[in-house]
Amino acid sequence: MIVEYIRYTIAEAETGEFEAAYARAAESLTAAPECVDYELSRCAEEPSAYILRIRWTSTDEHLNGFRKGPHFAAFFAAIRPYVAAIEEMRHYAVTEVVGRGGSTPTLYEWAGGAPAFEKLFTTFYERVAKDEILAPVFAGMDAHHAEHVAWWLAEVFGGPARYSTESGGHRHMASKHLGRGIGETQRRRWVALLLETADDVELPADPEFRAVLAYYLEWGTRMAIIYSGPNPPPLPETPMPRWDWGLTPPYRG
Ligand code: HEM
Repeated sequence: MIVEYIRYTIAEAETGEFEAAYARAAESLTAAPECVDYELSRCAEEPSAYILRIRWTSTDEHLNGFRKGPHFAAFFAAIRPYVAAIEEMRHYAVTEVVGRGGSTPTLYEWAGGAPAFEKLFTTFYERVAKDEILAPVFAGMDAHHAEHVAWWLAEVFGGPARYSTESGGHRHMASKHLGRGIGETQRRRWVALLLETADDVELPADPEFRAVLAYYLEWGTRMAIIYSGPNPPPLPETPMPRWDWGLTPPYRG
């Protein structure tokens, strides 16, 4: 992924037509498979200054895919009158300094922080030990298992990085599933029992939070099946996954 910034200075009298031209050009961006997303911003302090930010799948796909592809002609026809007004047009690679601000609580905070995750998994694994389908799978479970899974989910949901720093991170978690031959029956029971436990320990019940929880559990348990199966992929060297609210932040009517 690469970010292209195009800065323009547009005379006051032309700003209306400029924005209308970009609204037309945007149809080509929407249709282009090389374009991830785009946004045109106007400077609040200096209204003649505009910045178009386009995220492309790669620089090469922008220059050799989009520019030589079927959508470029219509795009360029719309914005051609403004080419001379371009101050800068360059590609930027995103650094590791990326984050979210505090305007919306993290899933971790919304759930109730560390105590909520501890209670969820302590209660869950007490039930696992009595469950006819799951008990055999966890028969040789590490004494700290519930605590470690609590750290894992807390971190995935935006909490402190305890699993990464104290428990081996993504690679270690995946490795713990290797060779366990987890099947669909066990996976389903794991998800169902965890959601039932979430009700009983009174995790937030709002649909926004529960949708993300269910989304993560479906995703995570499929990974458990893949890594525990006969042909697991290489262990992940990537950072731990991070989940967020997505399209539905918490409802605070
Ligand atoms: C979202 C889904 C899942 C998450 C987040 C998860 C998380 C984890 C974590 C963090 C560990 C390593 C704990 C440590 O570092 O000590 C682990 C181990 C393990 N997981 Fe999962 N897991 C998931 C799904 C499953 C499923 C569906 C099963 C089986 C039904 C399963 C069975 C196991 C077993 C048997 C171990 C090793 C336990 C031990 O020896 O301590 N996991 N899991």
